[in-house]
Amino acid sequence: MEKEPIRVAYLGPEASFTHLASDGLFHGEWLIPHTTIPEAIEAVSEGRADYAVVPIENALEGAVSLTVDYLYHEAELYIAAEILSPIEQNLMMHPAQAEKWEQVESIHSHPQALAQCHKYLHYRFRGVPLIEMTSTSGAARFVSENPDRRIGAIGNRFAAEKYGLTIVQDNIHDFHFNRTRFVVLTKTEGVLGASGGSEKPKTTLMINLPKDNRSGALHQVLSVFAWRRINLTKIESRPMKTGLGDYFFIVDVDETMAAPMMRGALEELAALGCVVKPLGTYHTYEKKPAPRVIS
Ligand SMILES: O=C(O)C(=O)Cc1ccccc1
Repeated sequence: MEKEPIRVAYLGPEASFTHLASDGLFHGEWLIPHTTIPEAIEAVSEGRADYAVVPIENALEGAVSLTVDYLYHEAELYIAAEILSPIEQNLMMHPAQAEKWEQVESIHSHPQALAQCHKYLHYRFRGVPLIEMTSTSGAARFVSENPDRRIGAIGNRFAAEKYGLTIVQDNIHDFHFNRTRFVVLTKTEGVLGASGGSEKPKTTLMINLPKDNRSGALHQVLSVFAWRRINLTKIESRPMKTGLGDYFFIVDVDETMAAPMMRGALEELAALGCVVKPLGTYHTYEKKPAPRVIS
């Protein structure tokens, strides 16, 4: 009997950066575009997809707060893998408008893409309205559907190809080292065992400090890991949305959940009065977009 394809919900439409990342890890599986990050995440929560791939952090712009907050407040999902992809941004227009690109009337893209090109846009297109869209490929599709408007989109070269646009300025992101982390989310905890991942998996935890606001609480949490020589690769705070000054912490730990040291660390965190939500142990996959047109 033929194997059922894996259903992968991603932030679309086709040729988004998330699509390229998903195609890198799940090539040949059933990739299902969704209009927004919450819609892709909900597809997994509601059993319409096995995995969701969504951006979670960019090297220039930091956290994709919609993803982080949705994981904390709304969804009961786990991270099964992460994908790291290089990001190149280009300004693209309809071929009918491309010659007059310097007189572009508005520029459309995902807020993270606009932010990654902030300096370029400030110096080259000061005063030109920047319009936020749900994704870079959504912006490219919108430009292609409006050939009589002198508007531009910012996105990757596959989106230019897919939607028949002309790249009028390439590599416009402000810093050379532009990479995005995407997470692969699932309903049940478990490491995605695909080949080509990092040798050592890591673990993400969401941590609430004790409610009594005692001084040095964060220091105590960090020392739980420090004296066990457990390496933290990231720590970030996000508002709890219950009042100014209330935060939760997202911590990436260079260890697996099953490691004996981790078990001890989690017990000590509980004894300190912290509430910990483990988001899973997973491998990292470094995926460059394939040098072909995606269909
Ligand atoms: O809009 C897209 O194409 C996305 O997949 C989100 C995004 C935007 C900017 C950089 C990386 C991912």
